[in-house]
Amino acid sequence: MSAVNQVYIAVIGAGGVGKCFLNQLQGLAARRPSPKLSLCYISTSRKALYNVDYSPVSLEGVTESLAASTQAPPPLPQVIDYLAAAPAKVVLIDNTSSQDVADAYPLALSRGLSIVTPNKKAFSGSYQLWQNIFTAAATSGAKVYHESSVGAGLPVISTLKDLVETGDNVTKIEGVFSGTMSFLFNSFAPTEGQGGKWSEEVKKAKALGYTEPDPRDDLNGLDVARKLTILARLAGLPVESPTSFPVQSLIPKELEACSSGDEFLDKLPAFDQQMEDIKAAAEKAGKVVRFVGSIDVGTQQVQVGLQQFDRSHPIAALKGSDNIISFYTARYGSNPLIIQGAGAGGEVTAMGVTGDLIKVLSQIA
Ligand SMILES: NC(=O)C1=CN([C@@H]2O[C@H](COP(=O)(O)OP(=O)(O)OC[C@H]3O[C@@H](n4cnc5c(N)ncnc54)[C@H](OP(=O)(O)O)[C@@H]3O)[C@@H](O)[C@H]2O)C=CC1
Ligand SMILES: N[C@@H](CC=O)C(=O)O
Ligand code: NA
Repeated sequence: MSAVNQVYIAVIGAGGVGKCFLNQLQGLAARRPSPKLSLCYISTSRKALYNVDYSPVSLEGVTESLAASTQAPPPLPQVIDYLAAAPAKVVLIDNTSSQDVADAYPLALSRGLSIVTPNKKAFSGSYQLWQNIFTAAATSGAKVYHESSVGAGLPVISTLKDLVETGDNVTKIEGVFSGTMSFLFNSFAPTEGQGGKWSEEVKKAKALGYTEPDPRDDLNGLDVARKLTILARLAGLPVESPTSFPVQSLIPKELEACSSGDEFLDKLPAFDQQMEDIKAAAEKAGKVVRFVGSIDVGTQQVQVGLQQFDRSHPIAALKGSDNIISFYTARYGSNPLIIQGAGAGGEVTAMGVTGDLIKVLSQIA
């Protein structure tokens, strides 16, 4: 029989976002005595911590315990079997950027496990995977939330869902959707002053935890394309994949064959001039260059790439890793609903994950 006052939490991924999430989970568990939150599984790609009898893994010092663990993660179907047999409801938190983990969501959901994740791969993979995920959730009643897959902790997905579900007509979504790209252009091509070297700013963005595990996934435009795929699908467009519309890559042609992110970062300084030329062309027109995306719902057009902006434009004036996302709808008319704030970083991303967990708990516990 299922215990009513307990929910098990399973966490896959303990990197930049995962570690912040674990801290936030510890705080949440301490603040909310009911339901009792117990960590029953945690893993990275090489280490795991769990007990076959589901006795809780202590949240105190958990990342250190995980690093010292000699348990290897079992194959995903086995992990799902273990979690589905738990004596209470389970929420699986995927803090990886793994396609393999994302591909296992339909199975996990069909076995009754709810899912919370900042991982974009499941929702921006094939349209078939998207359908399988939401069909599995609807059939089993398990929940799936992914607020941090767009705009980190900013309330982008919840806002779009509210607009659509309350019957507004969303006509266009546009803005800056990448914390990395925002940080890079705000510091490399600021509205005032000189700006830093492109390759050095890329290394800083990685060190600050803004980039994807491999920063080429940001620079090739695919991270923004994934976010637009997710938003377009939520707005009702059956976008097949993040490569089914025009996406501008900032990877120099000469570095497309690099075999690792580290090799790419080592070689990037030799190609700084390419970005300097793009910056100079905008300056010549009295403007600055920024990396933006847009979804025109009526014409079903999705685009990702560089655009020049007047220095006074709100997109040009962003700071740090800020995203700015404008929703044009029938109700809001010509003054769009605008969401702005940090769009990358461990704490703000984990906040979106923890917030989603709280929503799931209110529905399953
Ligand atoms: N960083 C940010 O600002 C934001 C990140 N996100 C998303 O959050 C997710 C996590 O990002 P971040 O924390 O920065 O990434 P990191 O690279 O710092 O961490 C990824 C973690 O996932 C683990 N992992 C990877 N593959 C697997 C696997 N197959 N099985 C088990 N564990 C695995 C890694 O383990 P190991 O080290 O052993 O490989 C590592 O612990 C990504 O999907 C990213 O797109 C979303 C919004 C903002
Ligand atoms: N690499 C991404 C992280 C959040 O999705 C970004 O820079 O926006
Ligand atoms: Na968000």
